[in-house]
Amino acid sequence: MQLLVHGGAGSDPADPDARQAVLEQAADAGVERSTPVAAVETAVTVLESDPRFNAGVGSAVQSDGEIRTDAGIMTDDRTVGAVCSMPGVEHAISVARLVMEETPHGFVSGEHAVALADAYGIETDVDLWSSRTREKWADLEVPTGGPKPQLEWIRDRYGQSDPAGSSRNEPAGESATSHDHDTVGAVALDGNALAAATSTGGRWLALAGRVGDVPQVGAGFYCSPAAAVSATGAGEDIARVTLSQRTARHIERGCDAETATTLAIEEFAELTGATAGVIALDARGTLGSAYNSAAMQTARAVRER
Ligand SMILES: NC(=O)C[C@H](N)C(=O)O
Repeated sequence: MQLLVHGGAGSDPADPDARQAVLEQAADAGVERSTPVAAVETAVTVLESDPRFNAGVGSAVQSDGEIRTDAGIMTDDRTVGAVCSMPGVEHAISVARLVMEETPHGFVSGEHAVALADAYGIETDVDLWSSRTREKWADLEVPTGGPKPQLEWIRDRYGQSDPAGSSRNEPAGESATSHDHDTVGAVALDGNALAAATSTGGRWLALAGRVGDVPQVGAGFYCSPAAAVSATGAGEDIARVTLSQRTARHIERGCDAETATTLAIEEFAELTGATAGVIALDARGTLGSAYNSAAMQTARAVRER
């Protein structure tokens, strides 16, 4: 089994060593599992439980003061499961897997996804706030009163910076943008079987109900017989260029994973002017990762059988 995980594309993190240690733990936990789909799920659940990352506990807060989680998972036979907008769900990736394996659907949203999780014994009603997110939310002073005043407030702020806070125009301020980039993902290969998974709390300064790239197949995650891919970064931009599928396509056309990720990020940057990162593992076992943000941490684990 070979597994590669990422902890989000963005600015240079304040605590890279501590984050790297958690990424290594996630990779080590995942690689012990017996199938690629279990491997990516396990690795992602470790990261969802760590408040340093913007997934599960420690996720971004939406404009109405609610945290909602999204995730997607896929295997090389193009079986897919995705979930979005789930309050109180730490392990969004496990709910995505549940959708993939237990329902005839590919994507379930909101309160119904939470009810499904609950019905299958996945913990709900979890407190997803961390001390960091509490402080940050307290500093923001988002207006109450529903979507219109909130939209007015976020319109000038959202998208002014990349998910990390390095500005495209004017930075929205450190408190508004830092730690916005810590979406997590994993790709795994065992023999010929591949799987990909991505999980997030979305982005700060987003309107309540906003859903980014992460649970959209081909955008935040993708898997084909040729490659498994997980993406991170500016979600609206990732979705409109289907970054993960684009990366897999380069591999399907003969590129190795390193060339494919580099090409896909170059195209992404040219088409959108935004920042993102992507990791890939191809069916031959070659790895690739590329990003045009300041940083993206990854960790790899291999276990011979
Ligand atoms: N930090 C991220 O990667 C955010 C995620 N791509 C989203 O837009 O929801």
